[in-house]
Amino acid sequence: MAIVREKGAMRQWSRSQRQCGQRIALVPTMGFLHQGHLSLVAEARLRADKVVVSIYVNPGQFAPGEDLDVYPRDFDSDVEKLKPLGVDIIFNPHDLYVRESPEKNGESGHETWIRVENLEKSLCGGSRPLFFRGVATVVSKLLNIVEPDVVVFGKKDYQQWRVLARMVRDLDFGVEVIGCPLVREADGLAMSSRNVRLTATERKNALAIFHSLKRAEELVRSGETDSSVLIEQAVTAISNAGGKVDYASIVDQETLKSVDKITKPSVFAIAAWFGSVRLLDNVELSNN
Ligand SMILES: Nc1ncnc2c1ncn2[C@@H]1O[C@H](COP(=O)(O)OP(=O)(O)OP(=O)(O)O)[C@@H](O)[C@H]1O
Ligand SMILES: CC(C)(CO)[C@@H](O)C(=O)[O-]
Ligand code: BAL
Repeated sequence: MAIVREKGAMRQWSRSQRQCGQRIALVPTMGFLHQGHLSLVAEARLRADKVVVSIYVNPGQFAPGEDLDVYPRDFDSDVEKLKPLGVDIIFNPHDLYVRESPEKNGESGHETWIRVENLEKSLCGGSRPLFFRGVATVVSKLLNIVEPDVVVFGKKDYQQWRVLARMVRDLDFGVEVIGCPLVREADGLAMSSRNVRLTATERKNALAIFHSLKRAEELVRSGETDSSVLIEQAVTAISNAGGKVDYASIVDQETLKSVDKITKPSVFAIAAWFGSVRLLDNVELSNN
């Protein structure tokens, strides 16, 4: 397993592999790896001959005042976790943007951004209006540098996966986009790098998100189709546990538009704050 820090070297490696007929998978991450990330690597391994994992905390997707500075990082431990998994390259770029701070447009700096105009608006786009602009742009850069045949994302960040799949389709990137199942802790909390920033009490209280999604699944199974009933029970449960709901929405799986009645494949997506940590979770719902 090699660590590549320069985009020129990364591109050169990829091109030489492709010339030898090797199929390449890319798993983009921001590091501080957990089993959720490792499940994406396992999927990538099945789908390609060579696996590249990128580790890059992208300043361009954090707004001023968000948690860029305190985002958890532990590169050495990430390397140890990836070693036994058959990863070929860790791409940890130091020169991804022309300037150090892509969020600051400048004459000689970075000023090109990708928008996925409709899909980026709902859910996380409500409270993080420039988030998907940053994500779509950095993922485009990674795809252009690594030139993978397949790129793997997790459905924990459900909207992100849909936004990026749309971008790849609309802009004719020659890459297959895979969405992998959400991986949970033993007690049900969605795995997330940010979980480490929860206090013990917040960590316990945050389970209200998972429990309310499970409850919604049960209600749908027993015949409930009214979104507002499911949303209300979730908001109440999370608020009672001390959480602050950013959004709790039931949306169409493809368009991410709100659905009043669960009559087609939908996803119940929640973002909620526990202390200073914003957590995401979701379940796919279907009344069949
Ligand atoms: N629990 C999980 N199950 C499946 N995939 C996951 C999980 N957590 C993260 N991923 C996926 O890993 C990739 C990299 O995500 P990222 O590095 O931001 O980790 P993260 O745990 O989502 O961190 P955070 O949400 O705290 O930023 C994304 O495609 C994301 O959806
Ligand atoms: C896709 C991604 C690596 C882009 O920075 C990030 O948003 C993430 O880790 O989910
Ligand atoms: N996985 C989501 C990345 C972010 O919140 O910036």
